[in-house]
Amino acid sequence: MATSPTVKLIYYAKLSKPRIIWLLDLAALAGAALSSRFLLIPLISVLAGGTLASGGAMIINEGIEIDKDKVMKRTSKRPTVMGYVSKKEAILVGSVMLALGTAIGLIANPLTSFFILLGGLIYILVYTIWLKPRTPLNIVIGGFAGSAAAWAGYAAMTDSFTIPSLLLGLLIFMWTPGHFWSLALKYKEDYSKAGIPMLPVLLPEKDSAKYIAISNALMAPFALILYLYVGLPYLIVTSIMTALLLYNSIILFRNPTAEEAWKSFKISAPYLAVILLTIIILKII
Ligand code: HEM
Ligand SMILES: CC(C)=CCC/C(C)=C/CC/C(C)=C/COP(=O)(O)OP(=O)(O)O
Repeated sequence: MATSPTVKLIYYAKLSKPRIIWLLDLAALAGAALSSRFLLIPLISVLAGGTLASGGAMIINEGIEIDKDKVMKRTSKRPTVMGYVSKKEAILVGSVMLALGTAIGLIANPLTSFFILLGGLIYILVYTIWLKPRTPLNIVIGGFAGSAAAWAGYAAMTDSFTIPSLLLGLLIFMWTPGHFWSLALKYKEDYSKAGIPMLPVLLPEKDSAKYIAISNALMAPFALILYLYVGLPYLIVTSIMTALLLYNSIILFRNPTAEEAWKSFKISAPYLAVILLTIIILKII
């Protein structure tokens, strides 16, 4: 029986991983705010284009990884795995969304469009196809996909790529390993079954927890340095948030269990969200 367009749309909405996209959009907003400029149409275009492109990239990823998603408990209920959206259809629809999002970015300027496309291509070509099945460093390089969202936001306001923009992107790049390895530590059996060489699959739990703590500690200076462009209130908020994150990382290091890793993962998005929101609020007022 043919699926109605409305139901199909719901499947694609699910596949676009909205639970993740909101933070990518916040990264683009923070990039825009960091520029201290406000241009409404370019801002709308980078948010609309970036959302479409990252949603499309996620859908392509799920089309490509349909066989792996089947094996992992966490991803086994996705519309692709359930047969509601085929591999070919997911890759086609995702590609159209990525292309459309990139085109919408042109309304701001070509540099914005370039960063939107860059984020999508790093995620699909570099992370999903090339690195993810091959090396435990997959998300260390793949992390640049998220950086591109911040760079697109800054470029939309300034048509440029300067030190503050670079630093915000590097913060997201440095935040990603701690964010993801803590999830991968909890789901290491899943990744092992799917034959994906995530760091926590290859290392004993204690070592994975150590690397999560180290990567969070290495991220700290990249969060703090942005006070040069945002001011003292930002430094105060970020110091408190980073101290909490590092405290949690020490607990994980001392007690490297899946439960502690999950707590570390669940803290990662709110940590970055508070930092990005602080930049946005302080640069707007
Ligand atoms: C290549 C880099 C990244 C990888 C491999 C990764 C991986 C993941 C995975 C596997 C999940 C769980 C998704 C699910 O079970 O449905 C997740 C959740 C999430 N990711 Fe990432 N992520 C990456 C980068 C990012 C970036 C750059 C952002 C935003 C700036 C982000 C924001 C989120 C958010 C908000 C969630 C939901 C968190 C929650 O449920 O508490 N991720 N990520
Ligand atoms: C500007 C722009 C378009 C940026 C795009 C950035 C982007 C799409 C980042 C994706 C990050 C992410 C959640 C990866 C999870 O993939 P996974 O395959 O490891 O997750 P899964 O196992 O849940 O499928």
